[in-house]
Amino acid sequence: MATGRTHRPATRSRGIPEATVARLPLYLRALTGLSERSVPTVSSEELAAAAGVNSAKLRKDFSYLGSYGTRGVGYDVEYLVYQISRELGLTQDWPVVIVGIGNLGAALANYGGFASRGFRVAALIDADPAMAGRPVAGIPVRHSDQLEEIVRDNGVSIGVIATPAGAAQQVCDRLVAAGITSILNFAPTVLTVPDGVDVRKVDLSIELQILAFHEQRKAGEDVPDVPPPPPTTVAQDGAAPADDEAPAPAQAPAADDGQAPAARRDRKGPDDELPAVMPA
Ligand SMILES: NC(=O)c1ccc[n+]([C@@H]2O[C@H](COP(=O)([O-])OP(=O)(O)OC[C@H]3O[C@@H](n4cnc5c(N)ncnc54)[C@H](O)[C@@H]3O)[C@@H](O)[C@H]2O)c1
Repeated sequence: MATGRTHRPATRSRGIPEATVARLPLYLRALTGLSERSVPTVSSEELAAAAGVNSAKLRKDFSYLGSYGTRGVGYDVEYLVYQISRELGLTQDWPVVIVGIGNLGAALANYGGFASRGFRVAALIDADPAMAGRPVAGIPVRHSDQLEEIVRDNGVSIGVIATPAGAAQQVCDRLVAAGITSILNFAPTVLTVPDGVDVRKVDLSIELQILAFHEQRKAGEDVPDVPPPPPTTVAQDGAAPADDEAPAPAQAPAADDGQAPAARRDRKGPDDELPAVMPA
């Protein structure tokens, strides 16, 4: 058994590193914007700036796709949209179920960005009998008693969990037993899943806490170059800090992806993976 992270090797079987995979949606979003404005070609520098990454890293990423651009012309926008979409598996339809249709689940159901990216909401599921049959975003909510049947009948492989944290593991177990192999978890809890099941988690409060950390620094605290040793207080989660959890240095060495060091640190989640944050 493994816990709530993306259970993939660092390098996928087709030789594309996981970090590159995590940047492909950023390129795709920037390229889609260019495509909508009928821009035919784009240089690596322009595209890198639009995607918020370093241009050398972008060229390296695209080399994994076999896309090298044309000197003096750049990359063909439409072809790159196709190539990245294909690589991400977006050229096929992905039926998705959302479990937990409260405030968040209903907002997700109403989010138009799923369908436009090929993620069709096949069903909305909730445990509250009073919600059964009630339409949300035009889709009638189904009772969770039918979860297994819904997953099977719709050939669903991606489940979104938007239940309270206390229900999330049980919902996850049922989704996995029903055949789901990818889970997007919004509940603030770490899920345990068998090998072969991918879990991505979204936690906006963690992002806000990281922003609060930087706001505090911007507020003019005089942070020394070499911070003092951590005080012997108890960490927020109640656990004493581990020996290897040294505080981030005030001046981190230059990032190899060309981003500001703080920005690069911030993109790591608490379990050292890139947090999955919904595209705006
Ligand atoms: N990740 C984020 O950034 C983020 C942001 C907001 C909320 N959340 C989390 O999302 C979850 C939902 O938040 P909310 O405000 O929509 O809560 P909510 O109380 O409005 O909705 C929860 C829904 O889940 C249903 N539910 C409970 N147990 C269930 C089960 N076993 N099977 C199916 N449905 C079940 C309830 O009937 C309810 O409709 C919470 O865990 C919350 O902490 C995460």
